[in-house]
Amino acid sequence: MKNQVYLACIGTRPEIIKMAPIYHELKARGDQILLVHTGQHEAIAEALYDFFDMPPDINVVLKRKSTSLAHLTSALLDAVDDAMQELKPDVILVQGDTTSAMVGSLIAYYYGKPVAHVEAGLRTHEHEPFPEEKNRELIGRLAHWHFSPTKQASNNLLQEGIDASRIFDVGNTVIDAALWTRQRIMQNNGERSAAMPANLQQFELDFPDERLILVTAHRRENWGQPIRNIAKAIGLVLSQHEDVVAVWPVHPNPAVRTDIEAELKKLPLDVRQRICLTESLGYQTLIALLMRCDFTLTDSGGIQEEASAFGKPVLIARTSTERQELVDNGGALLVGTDVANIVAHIDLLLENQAHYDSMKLDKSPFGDGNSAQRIVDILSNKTLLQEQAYV
Ligand SMILES: CC(=O)N[C@@H]1[C@@H](OP(=O)(O)OP(=O)(O)OC[C@H]2O[C@@H](n3ccc(=O)[nH]c3=O)[C@H](O)[C@@H]2O)O[C@H](CO)[C@@H](O)[C@@H]1O
Repeated sequence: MKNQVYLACIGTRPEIIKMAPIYHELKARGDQILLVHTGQHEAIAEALYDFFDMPPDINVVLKRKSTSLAHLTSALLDAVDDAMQELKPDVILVQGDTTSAMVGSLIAYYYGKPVAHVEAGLRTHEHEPFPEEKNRELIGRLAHWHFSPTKQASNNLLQEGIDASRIFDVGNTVIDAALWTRQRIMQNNGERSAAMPANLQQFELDFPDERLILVTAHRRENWGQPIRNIAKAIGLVLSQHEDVVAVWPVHPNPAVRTDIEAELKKLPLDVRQRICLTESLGYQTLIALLMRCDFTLTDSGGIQEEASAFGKPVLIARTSTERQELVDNGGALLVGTDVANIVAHIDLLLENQAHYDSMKLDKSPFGDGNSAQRIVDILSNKTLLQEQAYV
């Protein structure tokens, strides 16, 4: 019986991080895994492929005529179609909820090839995040294997009528990636330091022992005033607590940086100096910061998951989340983007040790670091059955 050829269709930072453990698990077992990078993220993607040692077999260079989603979708349909014809895979792997994942699933369907959806079943049941929520639903209709990270995600799929035999509660591969990266940092801290931006290196020297808040905010729904509110809240907190510093890796979108800087420049110099705004960070630097920080204020999905693996409390700068498990387990609080509310929640974490301890989880609800192994075990068994159905 011929070996399956897998094709992962990925294009953004979280997809690369969350696909890496599966890529290496398949390789370790001697399976053939090919990669098409759709080009949805450009600059930050290349460094990640290097870090995870997973060179794409096809690198799509997107010629963006506009920022229109329809244009992105049509460009990706053409590009992934070409990749399918060239690489002739048997199984398509997609991750999450991006346009790349949605297009990869649709093309696979057109070619009659089965789709394995990694991180299946996340839902807000709202219009937001746009267009990710609908991408998730569409991929859910097209996928053959649904690798859900939690019971709640599995239940979402069951409620949409997906057959239980196709849903596998395997945990989230982001925990595999985060624990693997922590190990790599512990074995070679020099590599991590070399990869850090100069201003962050200096900041670490200037503030080695202060309590540290890791801040990130990039979601479209938070652009503009909400991000300014987050910056204002951080400024207020640091004005009240001289032993607290913040590191804020800023999303590549220039409008986001302008808004943050507009707020931070209003602060007195001694407070402003305790906030390190950096460019978007390499993965191991980000993980090292998560290991070092006291807690994180973030609207990122991946960072919520990773923080839970390191027992770090999370304040979520959103009003709803598709990762409610962490809130239910007590590891995170939805604090929105109102200045006073954020300040009150940060103060509580800084001043009330019992509250802080209650938000430190021993165990992540998102996985134990063995998700890729489970996924590949399942694919290895089921792909044999699938050959009958699809070939
Ligand atoms: C609209 C929206 O909300 N979309 C979501 C968003 O996913 P997210 O919220 O998880 O995305 P981010 O926060 O960008 O990435 C997280 C990963 O990046 C690492 N990281 C972060 C900062 C840094 O400086 N260096 C890093 O290495 C970090 O540790 C983590 O693993 O975008 C995806 C498509 O882009 C969507 O599919 C997903 O719905």
